[in-house]
Amino acid sequence: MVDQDSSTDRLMNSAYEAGIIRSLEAPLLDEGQPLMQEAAQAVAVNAWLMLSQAGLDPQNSRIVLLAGGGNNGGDGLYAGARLAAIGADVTAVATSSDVLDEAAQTFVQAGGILLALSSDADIPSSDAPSSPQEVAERIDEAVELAQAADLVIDAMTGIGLTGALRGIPETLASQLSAHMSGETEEVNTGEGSTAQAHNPLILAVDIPSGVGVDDGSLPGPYLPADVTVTFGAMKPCLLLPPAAYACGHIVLVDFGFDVDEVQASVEAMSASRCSHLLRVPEREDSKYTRGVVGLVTGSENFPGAAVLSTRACASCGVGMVRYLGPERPSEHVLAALPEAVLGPGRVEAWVLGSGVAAAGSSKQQDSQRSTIAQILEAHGSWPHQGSQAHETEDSLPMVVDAGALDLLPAEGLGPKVVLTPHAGELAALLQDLGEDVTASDIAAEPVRWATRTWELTGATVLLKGAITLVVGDGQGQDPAVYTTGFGPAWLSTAGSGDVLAGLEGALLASQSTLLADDPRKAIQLAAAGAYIHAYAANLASHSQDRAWRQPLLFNPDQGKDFIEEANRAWQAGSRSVESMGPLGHPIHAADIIDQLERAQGLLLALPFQSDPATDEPASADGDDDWAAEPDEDNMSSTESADSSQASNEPTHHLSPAALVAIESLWF
Ligand SMILES: NC(=O)C1=CN([C@@H]2O[C@H](COP(=O)(O)OP(=O)(O)OC[C@H]3O[C@@H](n4cnc5c(N)ncnc54)[C@H](O)[C@@H]3O)[C@@H](O)[C@H]2O)[C@@H](O)CC1
Ligand SMILES: Nc1ncnc2c1ncn2[C@@H]1O[C@H](COP(=O)(O)OP(=O)(O)O)[C@@H](O)[C@H]1O
Ligand SMILES: [K+]
Repeated sequence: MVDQDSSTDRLMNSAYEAGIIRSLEAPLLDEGQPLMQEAAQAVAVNAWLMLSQAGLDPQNSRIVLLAGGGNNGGDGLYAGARLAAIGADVTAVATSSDVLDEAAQTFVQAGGILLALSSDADIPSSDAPSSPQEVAERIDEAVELAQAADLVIDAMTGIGLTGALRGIPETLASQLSAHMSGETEEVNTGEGSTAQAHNPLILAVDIPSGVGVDDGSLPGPYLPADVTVTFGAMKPCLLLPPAAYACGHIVLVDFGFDVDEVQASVEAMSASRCSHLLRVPEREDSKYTRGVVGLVTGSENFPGAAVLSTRACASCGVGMVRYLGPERPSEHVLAALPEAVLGPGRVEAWVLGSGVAAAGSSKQQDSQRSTIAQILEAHGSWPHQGSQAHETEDSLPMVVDAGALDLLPAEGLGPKVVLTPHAGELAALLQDLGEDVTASDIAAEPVRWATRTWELTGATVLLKGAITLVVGDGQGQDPAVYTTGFGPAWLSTAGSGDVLAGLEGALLASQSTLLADDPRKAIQLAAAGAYIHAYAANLASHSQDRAWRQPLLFNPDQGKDFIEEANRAWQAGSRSVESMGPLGHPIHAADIIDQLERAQGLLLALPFQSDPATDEPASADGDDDWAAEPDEDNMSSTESADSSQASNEPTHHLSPAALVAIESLWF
């Protein structure tokens, strides 16, 4: 289970709120570890790599550093000093009235130029602007400089940010991001990638300035990054949508934080976490002990949803699939899945509502809703007298989707009830529960609203999106939050949610014993379901596009290994950092089902792919590798992962001279 995480896995996939990050830093600072210098070194190395990979010569490139008044600005100035010292042309724009004195002195001594923007600035080697007009002129000058730069290093605010950006940082972020999104439109409508060269690359120091650090919201202007170099541990905004979409590729600088005893506030589902959640049948198992899923999905109006949900369910390791529905969908189910059993009987978990129209819908009311209502009322036990009811005091695990969501009883739900709405369905549910919220409010603050739903219902809430969120019971009073963004955008296709519901039901049924022991495991199983769904879509679409990627771990001792890794990772499926990896091809919902079994096989093979005795991040790193090579049918050894790496090997832009220069940054 997730508790068996290696410490590397935990570091890469667990995010901690700003206050916790500070408490993790404190003992290291007390011991005299030079964290700011380590941060600056990592920023400088990654800046150098970004420029090199974009085909630019870092020593002849123009870098603009946006430096705020806190430690984030300090990191940036020391990084700027390192880059200036090896010949880059670095201008630092001071975005607040003061900057860390020593960092600024070091920067100027290394040959950097400092430009003060604030009228009350007290900045070494730079006069404050003397009039409001001069302030405006300098802001314009800074924006122009940044727009024309090869690389902008955003060190305005880090985890010390409170609320939306204000003042000069707000102006810079809004002007620069507007400029960049304008350019992007041009690229989309025009030919090829030449127009992209006009946009500077953006490296965010610790976090993109302006994003909600602890809740992943975007409370105001922010500067979206190509690469975010973050320090010590992941912060929630690096995992949670919508902020996570603004972070680009994440590089996590390992300071050696001791996170073993610390509670994360957000966790990303990973391949290795997922592989531990799959139940493998044992000798003494029978089809009944492996779990029976009952599905009340599809309807006269949407018979296809019945087929998709039952087929997906049957592909995910259950003993039996039982379908309940009217004649037309039942016939389709049997035709597509001869092993399905029709009609009521004993089940270990339910899937309710996919492809069933909700009450307000213009579609004719369907009979499935009364079946669902009865099951929900009976907490999942089949309520008809004389049926082979599987009586239990406790409610059965169930997936409540689409047209079943508005039938939920107002109370009495527990973590084994997994709701699977998209933003529109969640808005309708929350409105029924008395909240004044729209689908776009939910898209803007998904974790807030998924958490609210958990508070109001007690259920586990899986909110679908490019990054899917799962919120449910945690260890104490606080909820546990999991994210999965492993899928390509091709996954957003009709019926894809029906596939997810079926596979979620299979995981709940096959792990019903585990859930009986600890219902809180439902949240991990739900997140694992979303991961498998996304992974199958990767395999089906041959795509390297991902809504979210695990961070690249930066360890100062790694040297050239890190260069290799960054070159490979930043080219794979990147929508930024110059080049774009293979996007694959469109898929439809049944294609996802066709890859579900293989996806699970690859996950189950994972523990055998690296030496379990070591703490190597191989399993976690491997996530993308084996998905990147879906044509390779040899899944039994690490060979396929290795060959996929070789085939993705980017052309190197690093000349021998550049390698010498980067070594001087490193050591
Ligand atoms: N604490 C440590 O030991 C380490 C911290 N590091 C860096 O330190 C950062 C945290 O430093 P600080 O606590 O100084 O905080 P920050 O530097 O993140 O932010 C404080 C600055 O942002 C400004 N600010 C805050 N909210 C604002 C808003 N809404 N609009 C405009 N400006 C705003 C403040 O006026 C101040 O100038 C981390 O993110 C990381 O980059 C690294 O150096 C590694 C070690
Ligand atoms: N932009 C996206 N990138 C990747 N996955 C997405 C994106 N948008 C939606 N998804 C995923 O696609 C699926 C769509 O489900 P849903 O909206 O229920 O579709 P349907 O009702 O047609 O089955 C969900 O699993 C969701 O997480
Ligand atoms: K920043």
